[in-house]
Formats: sequence, C-alpha cells, structure tokens
Amino acid sequence: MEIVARDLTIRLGGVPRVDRVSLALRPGELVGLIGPNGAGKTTLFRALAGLRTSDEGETLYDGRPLAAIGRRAFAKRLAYLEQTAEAHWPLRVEHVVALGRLPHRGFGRAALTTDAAAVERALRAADAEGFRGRLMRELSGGERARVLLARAFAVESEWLLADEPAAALDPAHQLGLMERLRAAAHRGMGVVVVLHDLTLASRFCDRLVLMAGGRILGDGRPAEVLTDEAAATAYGVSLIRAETGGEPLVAPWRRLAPDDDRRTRP
Ligand SMILES: Nc1ncnc2c1ncn2[C@@H]1O[C@H](COP(=O)(O)OP(=O)(O)OP(=O)(O)O)[C@@H](O)[C@H]1O
Repeated sequence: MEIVARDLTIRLGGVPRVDRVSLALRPGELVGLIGPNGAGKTTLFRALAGLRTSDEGETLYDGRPLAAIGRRAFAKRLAYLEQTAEAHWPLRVEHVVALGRLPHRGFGRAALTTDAAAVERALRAADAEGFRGRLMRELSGGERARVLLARAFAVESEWLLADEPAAALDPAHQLGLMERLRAAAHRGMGVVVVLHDLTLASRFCDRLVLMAGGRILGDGRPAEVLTDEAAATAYGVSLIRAETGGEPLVAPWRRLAPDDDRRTRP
C-alpha cells in the first residue's frame, strides 16, 4: 500500500501546524521523520494514520481515501505507536500486547492460535518476554515503551508508524530497535519513525523527511537531507561527522545561537 499526502494543511488554534505538506511513502524503506520540537511531526503522523482530518488536502492509500478502505480493514494494515502512550493500566503485559490483535478478531472473540503466535513474536521482537506476566504500571518507562512497541508489532500490519519509539530506550535497545525496523522495512514493510536522535536517524534510515514550522525542509537520503545548512536552519545546531566501518556517524555538536529561540519559530 502506498501512502500519499497531497497538500495537507492542518490548523490548530488557528495556526497551520502542518502547512501544505506533500509526501509519498512506499513500503520497503525505513523512513525517519525528523525535526525540532513543535515542527508538526506528530500532527502529520496522526493525519497519515487516519486519526485526524486535515483542513485542506488529502491522504490517499493506494489512491483511495480511508473511508473507502474502512476503519477495521485499515487498522489491520497500519499500526500506529503514539508518542506519549501512557500505560498505567492494571493490565498484565501479555494482555496489553494481545490488544494489538484486536483489529483481527474484534472485541469478545476468543483468542485464536494465530493471535497467540503473533503475540509471542511481538514480545520477542521488542525484547519484552521477560516481563510478560507483570503489571504495566509496575514497569519502568523504557520497559513500558518496549511493551507498547510489542503491541504495535503484534498487529503484524504492512505499515508501522512509530512516534519516537527510541526515546525511552537504553543504547542496546535503541540499536536493536533500529536494526529490527530496518530489517522489517527491507523485507517489504512500510516503516516510518519519528526520531530526535540524529545519529540513529542518519545511520539507519534509508530516507529522512525533515520538518520545521509545519513544512518539509528536506526529503531524501540522509546525507542529502541532514546537511550543515539544514541542521542550522531546522535545529539551530552544528553537526560533527565521521565514518566508521563504512557507516556514517553524525552527531549534533553545538548550538549556533544559544539565546536564539529559532527552533520554535516557523
Ligand atoms: N490541540 C492543539 N491546539 C493548538 N496547538 C497545538 C495543539 N496540538 C499541537 N499544537 C501545536 O502544534 C505544533 C506541532 O505539534 P506536534 O505535536 O505536531 O509537534 P512535533 O513535531 O511532534 O513536536 P515534538 O518533537 O515536540 O514531539 C506545536 O507547536 C504544538 O504546540
């Protein structure tokens, strides 16, 4: 399924927070959506995931609007992992992950063997098997993040849109996550991930989409998008670069104008 956004504009509080954005997303590549706080990434993501409407423009899925696909069918095809999913429910981890199977079987239907197998795969993929029997509210922030990732994996959808899935993870789990997402994309899944970590983004993503002030400033291969100029304009930072083992290493280094609040301005 190809996802195409055409001239999307979304106004919040009267201000265009997503401003005439056009974007074509295809399965098979790991896409990183990057940009400073307030750039409009989550707002755009929610529109792509069918969770909010746009004021102007449209989003098409294989050329069709979401209404033509139907919510239930769409929920099987696209999993969305929210940025600030709070999960202090009195629920055990394996039950939370099993919620990812709801689009497949609906409420009240007995779990099928296929669902159980998908839950197992998801728990393993997110390295959350170790706390499967524990209560969500008794987990650490990073552990909870891994469970919510497992719930998104459990959908076994053709698309995954994950909003900052790496933010709460320790380095080993961040690397594991990025390797897994890249492998899934290269096997043919559609994966778009919001990242603030430019080192992970430039190393693992096949394509970066850089947003600032509701607009897309760059869209292409990481080296083309994450230029010194783009980092200065979007984030107000300089970058350092190196290469190790044939892979690029990019890291933010200095704020260019510490007292300048440019990052929140369009
Ligand atoms: N309900 C709302 N009403 C008014 N403004 C809003 C609303 N929701 C979000 N905004 C504003 O829209 C802008 C874009 O928000 P969004 O959450 O899409 O940014 P983001 O790029 O995901 O940021 P972050 O990196 O901080 O998560 C922000 O300036 C935010 O304050």
